[in-house]
Amino acid sequence: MFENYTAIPFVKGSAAVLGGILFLYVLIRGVYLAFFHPLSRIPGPKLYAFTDLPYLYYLLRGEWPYRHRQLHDQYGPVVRYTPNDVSFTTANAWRTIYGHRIGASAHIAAFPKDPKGYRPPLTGDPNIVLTNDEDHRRHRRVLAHAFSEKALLGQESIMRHYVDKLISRLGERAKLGGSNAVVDLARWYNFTTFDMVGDLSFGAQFGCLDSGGYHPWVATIFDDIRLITVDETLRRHPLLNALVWSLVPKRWLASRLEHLERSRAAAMKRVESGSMGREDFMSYILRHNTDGEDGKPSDGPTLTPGEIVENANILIIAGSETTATLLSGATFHLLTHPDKHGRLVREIRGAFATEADITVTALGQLKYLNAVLKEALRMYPPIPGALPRTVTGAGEVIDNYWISGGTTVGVPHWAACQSEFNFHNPDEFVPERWIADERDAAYENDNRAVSQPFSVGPRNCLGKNLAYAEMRLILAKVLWHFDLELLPESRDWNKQKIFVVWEKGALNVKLTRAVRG
Ligand code: HEM
Repeated sequence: MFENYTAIPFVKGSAAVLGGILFLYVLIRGVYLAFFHPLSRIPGPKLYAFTDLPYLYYLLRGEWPYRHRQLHDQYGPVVRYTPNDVSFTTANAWRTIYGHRIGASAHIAAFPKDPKGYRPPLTGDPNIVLTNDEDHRRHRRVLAHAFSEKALLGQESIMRHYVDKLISRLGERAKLGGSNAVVDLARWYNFTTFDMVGDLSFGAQFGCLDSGGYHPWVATIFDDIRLITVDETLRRHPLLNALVWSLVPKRWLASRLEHLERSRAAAMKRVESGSMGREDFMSYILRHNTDGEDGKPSDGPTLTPGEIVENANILIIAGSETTATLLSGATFHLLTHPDKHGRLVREIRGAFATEADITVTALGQLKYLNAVLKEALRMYPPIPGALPRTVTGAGEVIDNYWISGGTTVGVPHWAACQSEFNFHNPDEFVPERWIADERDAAYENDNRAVSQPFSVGPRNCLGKNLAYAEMRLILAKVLWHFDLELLPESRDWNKQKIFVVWEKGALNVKLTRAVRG
């Protein structure tokens, strides 16, 4: 007992010494990082070069893209925002970081995805987004068949089925009138794109539009997305594991596993039923997996059953929240700019004699509709942050700065598109800036190549054409059928938190059936 008492001052003293050593280590390391590290000449606040804690603070609060924009506004197009992360807001950086690069004598691979920013697949089987570059080529070649021009034409009937259902459900609400004609359009867009992509990926029926609510499976996806920022924090600071997980709602973790199980079951069921003569994603994937003689695996690249499950899982997430987000943003900006809204309505209602004439191909020709979508992608990109990549080899010059090998680099899409260095009146919704023969001279020098919402290079969005087709069809049909009015409670709708994707609140809109002359 006495021995224990005499040990206390010694233990206290040792703890103080250890604490002191740790403090000195952190201080010396921080000073080195901020003032002597190879990246120390890159603009940015010294505190952010000292430690990544300010970045993680804003990230976990859902405010990082806003802070990131402020830093670029203050320091210019190149900013070091943690000891090892540098971001760029130029068109040249998009090409250097994400594009195919041609070296002096040979092709150089694009920078690989940074493992800090991407969590490994839960099943252990790789998917197209998370796999390494070599396997990625195989995944992309198999999946590309499902996104070809031919496939898109075949998928139009599935798309139209869900868009018609959306219009019919909204029509029921409009008919009721009064407060019943007020709907949260952000939710209805989500119902539509989830139903659509669930059917296209698995032949699964989520039934969101029928029930007017989220299928439990879809609800798990939102929880899963919410975990992405937590995951990143832990990959940066594994020692915080126990603390952070104790703060995270247990429901989020359960949801992740549930989502995985549901995807696995649905994908396997769909695989077992074969090509089925349907024109969904899976029919293309399966056809090209077994197009050898007698139904044997093809000589070309193929995917394992585990990889098919993982990819179906990814397609649901990549292909639903993104398009619904953009449609919500476009609708919000149109309804807060009545002149732009009016012009688009006139274009759509004037272009077609009957609803049956509204096809994906015809919509591709509508000048103002396409300018509205581009401007909405600039103002409210579904993936607002930077997609992180790692600089390979000894390093690389990007935008005249030497960036050493191992540094994480990226272009934060929203910050780049809201920058006065790139766009005149960056906070203003001006679709005309995308129309060459209509824009004011002041917009002539806009750096339009900086807006790359689908990314560029070998790992850019595979679903871009499908996304445009969906977005044009849904927005055009909604505006063809209904007059829309934004309710006062949604006037600040775009002031949202961002946890990798925007945390969309209710976009309350009053619907009235359009009267055609
Ligand atoms: C407005 C809608 C969309 C936007 C803004 C968007 C954006 C993106 C971006 C930025 C990436 C690159 C991700 C990275 O580098 O990690 C990506 C990848 C991808 N997207 Fe989209 N996306 C949209 C819609 C869709 C749709 C509808 C689908 C399919 C149903 C889809 C399927 C994919 C796939 C498969 C990849 C991975 C491509 C690869 O790694 O080779 N996306 N998307």
